[in-house]
Amino acid sequence: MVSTEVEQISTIGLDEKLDQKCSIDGKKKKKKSSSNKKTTSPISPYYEQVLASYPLKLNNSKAKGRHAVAQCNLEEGITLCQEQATAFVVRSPFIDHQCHVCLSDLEQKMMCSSCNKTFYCSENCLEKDKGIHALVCQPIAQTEAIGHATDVDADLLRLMTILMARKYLDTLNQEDIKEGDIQPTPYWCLEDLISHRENADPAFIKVLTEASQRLAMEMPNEIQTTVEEMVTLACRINSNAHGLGDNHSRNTDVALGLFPLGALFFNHGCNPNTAFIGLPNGQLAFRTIRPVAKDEELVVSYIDLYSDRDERRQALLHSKHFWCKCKRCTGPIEKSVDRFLQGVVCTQCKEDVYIIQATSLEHLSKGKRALYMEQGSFKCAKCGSEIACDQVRETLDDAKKSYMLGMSAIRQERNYKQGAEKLEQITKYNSNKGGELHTMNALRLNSLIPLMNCKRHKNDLKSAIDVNRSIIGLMEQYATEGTLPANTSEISDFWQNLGELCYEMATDIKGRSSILEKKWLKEAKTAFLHALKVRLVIFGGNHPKTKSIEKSLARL
Ligand SMILES: C[S@@+](CC[C@H](N)C(=O)[O-])C[C@H]1O[C@@H](n2cnc3c(N)ncnc32)[C@H](O)[C@@H]1O
Repeated sequence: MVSTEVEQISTIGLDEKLDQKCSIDGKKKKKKSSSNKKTTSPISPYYEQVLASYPLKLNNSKAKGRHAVAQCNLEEGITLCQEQATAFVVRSPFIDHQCHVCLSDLEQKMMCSSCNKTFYCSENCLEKDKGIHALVCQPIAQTEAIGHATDVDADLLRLMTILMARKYLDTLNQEDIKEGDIQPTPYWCLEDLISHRENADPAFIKVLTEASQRLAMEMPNEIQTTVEEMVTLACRINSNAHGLGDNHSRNTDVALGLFPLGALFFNHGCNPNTAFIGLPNGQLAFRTIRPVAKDEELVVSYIDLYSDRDERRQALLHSKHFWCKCKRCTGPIEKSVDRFLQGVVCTQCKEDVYIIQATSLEHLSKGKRALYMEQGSFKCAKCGSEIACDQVRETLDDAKKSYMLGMSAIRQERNYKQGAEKLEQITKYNSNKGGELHTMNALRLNSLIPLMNCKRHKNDLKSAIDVNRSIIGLMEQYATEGTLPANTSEISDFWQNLGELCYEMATDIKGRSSILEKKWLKEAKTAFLHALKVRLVIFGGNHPKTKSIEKSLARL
């Protein structure tokens, strides 16, 4: 899961930023990156100019397309790039919760009474939006009805409309790059983005075409364009848009924005060295989450890191329309952490798991998986002993069944006791038929998270704390044994959650045992300090996610 929460703007001067970024220690020299050698076409000077103050270099190679590499050795927690969205929309469920210009909470709502769909927090924001809103008010008033009639997401139609108005306004206002404030990335950069239109579902293109025709009829002449261009724009949005959170980072997905610079130069990697974080007013920042060597490619993850190779590739194929060729997805599975994520422990040596090869693009795109296609036997990655494929499948299928039963008890029946029982079976899964799930099997992590919530629901704080510790332990195991990142938003969330749980324990025990109260307060402090350490790397010191931990520590 990638985090896109909003933070307070960090206003470090550009020169100061560069100084901070390049670590003085040049000892960790790495081999020259091969990406430099395969350069194809040059990058537009605009991009070089607008990103000149950041410690990255822009490349274009056959193998990686456009991408960014570190200009020098970088420490973790360095801002690589900060961008103002070309445009963003507040998503429908939050439409009257956040300001459509600055994303702050709406205490007093100022609504456009013509479209009834645009909300501002202040006269100032309304004023800022006047030029663009005059062009989009009428089509925006119709996006919900058009979306409903054609089965196209109304938020997508709103974002398309605003982007088309942005395109028109950009043509009137062709200024050079301004010093100081970060300006929205101009519309023309968006036209450089991959659309993957050719890979989109034809049925989607059909409904999109119909929706675009209807939307075009509502548009003023200034922003009219061809239906073809509108469809391609929608595909570009689907392949490249980012979620944004509110300004306090309570909700993670209140808005959807287009950030062409980020989308053009940060490729995806399933073992990233960079994370993107949302900032206020529709900005996005890219920050290193571990040390990066000079010339190393800077990659972010678009998806959940803790799912197996087939699942990640399928998610990327489905949502972003590409076949992942990152290092983690192309390395031999028998040496990768990926074997553990769908791992069943070897019944002979008990030290490794049976190797299930990754599924090919051809099969995965048809919904087939190697796990179910293999006949014969699977081999242990360590001792080479074999087991019938059916036995491994049975172990995994039984565990999946318990997971589904647990989740349906929670979601459909709100039966947390039964849900917890089913999920606990997986966390301790040891089948007498085929084998045992590996500790790092993704199903275990996926079960521990709802299990912790069940315990919390039942007010069983002590068990919730134990499960929360197991989750952190597991994520740290992925980092140490599987070399996945140790600084992730998820890990910091679980440290924060652990701090809150321990604080609740201390509050509960208050007045009954001062020794126990002190013990739980101490544990809460330790957990919050861990959360703070990780948040400082990912979000930096000014982000509300970091400030919220400081507040929790001050309360102790
Ligand atoms: C946001 S763009 C990144 C910039 C891209 N390299 C370019 O030249 O436009 C994302 C696209 O880059 C390609 N891409 C990024 N990461 C990839 C990966 N790990 N494996 C294969 N293709 C990738 C895919 O085509 C994807 O749709």
